[in-house]
Amino acid sequence: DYYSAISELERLLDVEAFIVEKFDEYLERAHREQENLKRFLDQIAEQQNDRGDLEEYFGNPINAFITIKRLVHDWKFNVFDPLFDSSNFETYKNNLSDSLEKINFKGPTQEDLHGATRALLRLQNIYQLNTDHLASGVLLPGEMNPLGTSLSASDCFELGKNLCQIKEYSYGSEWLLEARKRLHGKPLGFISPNVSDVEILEHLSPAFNGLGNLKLAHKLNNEILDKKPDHEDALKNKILYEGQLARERSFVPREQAELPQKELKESYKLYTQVCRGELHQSPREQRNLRCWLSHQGVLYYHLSPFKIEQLNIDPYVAYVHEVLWDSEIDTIIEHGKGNMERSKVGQIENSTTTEVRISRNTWLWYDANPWLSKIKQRLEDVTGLSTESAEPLQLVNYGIGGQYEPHFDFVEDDGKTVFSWKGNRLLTALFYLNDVALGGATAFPFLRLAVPPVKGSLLIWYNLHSSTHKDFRTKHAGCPVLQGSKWICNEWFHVAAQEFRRPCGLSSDEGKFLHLKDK
Ligand SMILES: O=C(O)CCC(=O)C(=O)O
Ligand SMILES: [Fe+2]
Repeated sequence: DYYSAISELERLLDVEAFIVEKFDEYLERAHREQENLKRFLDQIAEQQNDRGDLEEYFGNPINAFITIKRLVHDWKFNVFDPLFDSSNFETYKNNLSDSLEKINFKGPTQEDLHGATRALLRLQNIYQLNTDHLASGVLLPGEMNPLGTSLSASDCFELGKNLCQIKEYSYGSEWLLEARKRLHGKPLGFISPNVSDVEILEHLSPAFNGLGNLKLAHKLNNEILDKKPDHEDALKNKILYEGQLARERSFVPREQAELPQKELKESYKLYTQVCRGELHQSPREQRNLRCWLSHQGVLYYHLSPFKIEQLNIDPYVAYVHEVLWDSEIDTIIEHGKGNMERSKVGQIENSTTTEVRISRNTWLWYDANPWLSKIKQRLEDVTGLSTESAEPLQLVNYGIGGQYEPHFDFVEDDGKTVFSWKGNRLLTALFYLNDVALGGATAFPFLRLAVPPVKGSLLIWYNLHSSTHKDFRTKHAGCPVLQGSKWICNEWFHVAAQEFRRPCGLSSDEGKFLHLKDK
């Protein structure tokens, strides 16, 4: 009992004081949580207000990444996890899940975040972008924050961690170091710093081990142990690293990380150089190229001739400018937009989605879309070929980091299995439906040619020699889109029905430039 002695009452007051203290702590924490939540919500509202034109907004690689990251990661860690843990939030939680269920909301997934990570990696790789520049929103050296967005310590951490998960230790470690730099520097936004130095080190140390820099991995691992002496993984890694270091001192060779097969290919190396503009034709090579106005023998075009700009003579590659009206472009995109699917490679029955081709596409059949007849006629007029054996029009859209790695448009067996009587793909006619802010050129690695998209222009090239044998010099690619998005439309003309329009020569071209086939 408490009444019999003051000492017990004193204890009661102590307990009461303790409870007050605990409640104070609770309120303070709740207040902090609310403030954090408020700041989080304010910042989202601000970012939502900033978005303006959506094509333009998501044309910025950093906006695309942070939007996905915010939905996959930040909401969970900043709002749902901490708040839903406190039990009085149960009612809110149920209300919220009910509301989300009602509108059938499915947010982006971890897979989306990985996709966005790989897109940034590809851009960095092909355009050789500095990590610290990209983190500050600078795509071209010298430009001052043109994207107006920069990444927080937590964004960089998430990127670095994801990159290490796919064994991209080199870029992964750079992003983790960037996260560390941003953690120690001025905090950017509310999300930062919700990542700790130890968390970064937990990924950075194994990344350097993956890169073969065992000594640095060991040193960083020790930094974890300085901060958390009983960190389980760090203790395990310490034993592992010290064992490896001891072996290394006795000259046991380590396994070397191998470059992926494709990056060893000559055409891939040339492709990245052509996309970056490091490799191009010399003025001497270009001096025989011509521009001219052509009516192609069609009366109508005497009044409004085609504007032809030669880009390569043999094999023949040319731009035809101002072929599509803006209104036609709008109609094409309007009709296809709703039916776009992730592009595949390979022949119909065993085609798959791969990193080789990252875009979405759909087909527009001429029969089903009579409004296309004028465009079809124009394609015949400009190429001088028949569309009798042509494919439907293919509409393609590439997002940030979207690309199509070097490939041939013709198929191996001259089209016997997939194209039957039509024969192989003779000529590619590619319409550019918009200008691309940065990147997205059509690249011909063996011709040292990068063709930048020009809205309304048509790019044409022959994939086959005049004897209809495959021309291996026509390997080509779509460079990754660095800023903006890219819309194109493909038409493939086939061999059949062109007998009188593109006659063969007297000799066979079979096997010419065969050495380029697998290069
Ligand atoms: O996107 C490009 O510029 C090239 C597209 C291409 O080669 C194709 O779709 O076959
Ligand atoms: Fe192609």
